Amino acid sequence: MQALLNEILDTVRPLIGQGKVANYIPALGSVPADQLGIAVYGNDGELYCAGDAHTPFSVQSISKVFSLVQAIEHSGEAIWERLGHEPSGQPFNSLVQLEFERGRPRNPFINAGALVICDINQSRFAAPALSMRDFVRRLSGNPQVMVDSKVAESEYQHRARNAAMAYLMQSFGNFHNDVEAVLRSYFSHCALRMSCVDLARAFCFLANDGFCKHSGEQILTARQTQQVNSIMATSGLYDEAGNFAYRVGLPGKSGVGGGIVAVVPGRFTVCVWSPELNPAGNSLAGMAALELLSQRIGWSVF
Ligand SMILES: NC(=O)CC[C@H](N)C(=O)O
Repeated sequence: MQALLNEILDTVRPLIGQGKVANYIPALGSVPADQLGIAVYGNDGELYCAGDAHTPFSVQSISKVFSLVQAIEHSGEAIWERLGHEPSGQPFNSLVQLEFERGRPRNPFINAGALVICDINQSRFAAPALSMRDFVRRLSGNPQVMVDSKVAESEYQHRARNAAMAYLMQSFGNFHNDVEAVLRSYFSHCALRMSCVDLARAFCFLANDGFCKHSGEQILTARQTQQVNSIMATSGLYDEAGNFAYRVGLPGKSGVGGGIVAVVPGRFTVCVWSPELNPAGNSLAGMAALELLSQRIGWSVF
């Protein structure tokens, strides 16, 4: 496995230069583009890494999985009264569908859906940003996981689109808390800094019927775990979920920080990171690395 990871990084490294680091959040635009890392974490606790696997980066939309899991933990099936679990076929920050569908987001992994999930969590937690930080510290087994306040503030200053979505949902009665407060929570989740190793460990319960071995917690039931994985498989990469299923064939979740996490149910979690994105907002070299890995090991669930 170790040799394979090194070989895969060498193969995809020439792709660096073909994508674009996200700069619509100014604080993200300054991240050096030539970084590349991968970590594979097995259900037995074995860890393989290569490249910049220990360097923390901005998790961005990968945090949408953690918020969803928190919401399922305390509210269960009731959350689906507020949003769906259908793929959107639209970019992650699209507004058009949201108006057509009367303020009910298609799924929890596009921004509108994640904002509704954050609104649900806001009603439940006294300090949602801290609850989230502590949750991911437990899941990753890393007490040093921090929120990058510069990134969170930069996102808040450039919140127009996300704010538009939230206020539109409020106008349809699908938003219950103060919009600005929920936006603050959402941006603080997105601005969590974690490495490939942290994320591979934090997602391992999704490969293990909902049980996180290193924290000793049953995070979700086996059935709920399958359901979260199914939403990742159909919506985790926005309007590129089909391409990801075709090329990689695993439940996955990406973020504009350049990270992608994939789950091999019953066996492994993988996280790759390369900051340059393709036009859909997914890591360009990261997709290629996961495709090679899945192909070489025969990991597709399909
Ligand atoms: N796709 C992403 O990673 C987007 C997250 C980003 N914080 C946003 O709200 O636009």
